[in-house]
Amino acid sequence: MTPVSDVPVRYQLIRKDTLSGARLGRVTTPNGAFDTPAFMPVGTQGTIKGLLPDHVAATGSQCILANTYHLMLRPGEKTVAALGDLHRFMAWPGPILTDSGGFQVFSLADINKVTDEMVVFKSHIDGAMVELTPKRSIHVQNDLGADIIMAFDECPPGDAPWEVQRRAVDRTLRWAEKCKVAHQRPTEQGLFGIVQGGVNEDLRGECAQKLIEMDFPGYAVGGLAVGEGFDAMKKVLGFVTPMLPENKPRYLMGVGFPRDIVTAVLTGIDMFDCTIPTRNGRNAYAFTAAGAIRIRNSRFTKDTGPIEEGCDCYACRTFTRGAIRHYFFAGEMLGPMLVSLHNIRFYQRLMADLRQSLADGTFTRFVENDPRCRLGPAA
Ligand SMILES: Cc1cccc2c(=O)nc(N)[nH]c12
Ligand SMILES: [Zn+2]
Repeated sequence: MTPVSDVPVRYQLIRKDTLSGARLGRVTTPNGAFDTPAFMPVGTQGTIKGLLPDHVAATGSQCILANTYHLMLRPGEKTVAALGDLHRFMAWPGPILTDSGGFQVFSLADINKVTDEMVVFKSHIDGAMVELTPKRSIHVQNDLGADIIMAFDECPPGDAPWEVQRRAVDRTLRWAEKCKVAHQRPTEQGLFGIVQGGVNEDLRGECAQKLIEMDFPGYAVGGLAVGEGFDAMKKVLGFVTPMLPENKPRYLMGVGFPRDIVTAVLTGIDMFDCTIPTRNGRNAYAFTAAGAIRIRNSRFTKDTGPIEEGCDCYACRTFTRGAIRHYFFAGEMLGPMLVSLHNIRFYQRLMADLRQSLADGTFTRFVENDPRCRLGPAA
């Protein structure tokens, strides 16, 4: 067992729900702690798009994300390191997590291929061919300086056949070993393993088991939220999450709508990241307990109310729906900024209420009664 002092990221289980796998916890990292279940806003290129760090903190966000793929291409990890590290670069003194880069290649780089050794892709910025290996991914994350870093994995599309998932699990396991060896700052940055295997219970079980034997400080469930569908995601989580160590953080990558998050919390997931609140905010879609509203809709032209009655965020305390609608039509930055801010606060208010219900033993009743727990993709 690794001595506790050498493990930079630790999980404290505070309370287990009696009727489900849900749990209340706290993750401590070298740059601060965060309460779980936690939602982590995504700051892809070193900024939560359109939001000032103080405003992000005011939403209740405690841990945020940045992406290795984007930052290694621009401005480069050595530049970020020369500027102090990600905490200084993003003006975020609290916990930061970076993804490992392979996943973003497949959603961003037009030319790309994966071999048993690496991912090769054409930079979406300058067209240069780039090689990303497990070792390079970890060294980039070591230079960026996040508190939690992710192993380099292969994530096939949700509908990939068993043989493709089999090869991805083999690569992901081999690469996980390489990441552990390459990690240059294991007492300062917690390296999480990522479970792959698609919707195949046999592959998921083998991948989880072998990663657990490698003794990572935390574990992520990858390969979901990639087109497999809600029912398939729920099924996979039902058998994978309970396999992951109870005394370590469990992170579901790239998820999701409030309904997805609540479903995953029920199985025992602690950490979430997703671009939905900020991406939808930039597209004028605002979350409300009654469902998403499109602020550009003409019915809001002279609406003097806040985005959502009862919301305590800066946008709802300060601006009318009519003014925010105008900002979108006028192409003003303030429109996307305000709705993104509201959406992040919407997510963090839900997470805080989920944590409170876990603390006072009313979680399953809360999930059954609160309409926010049923919010999925706009019907
Ligand atoms: C960001 C994200 C979303 C969804 C899935 C994944 C995944 O499987 N692996 C990585 N590294 N990242 C992911
Ligand atoms: Zn609001």
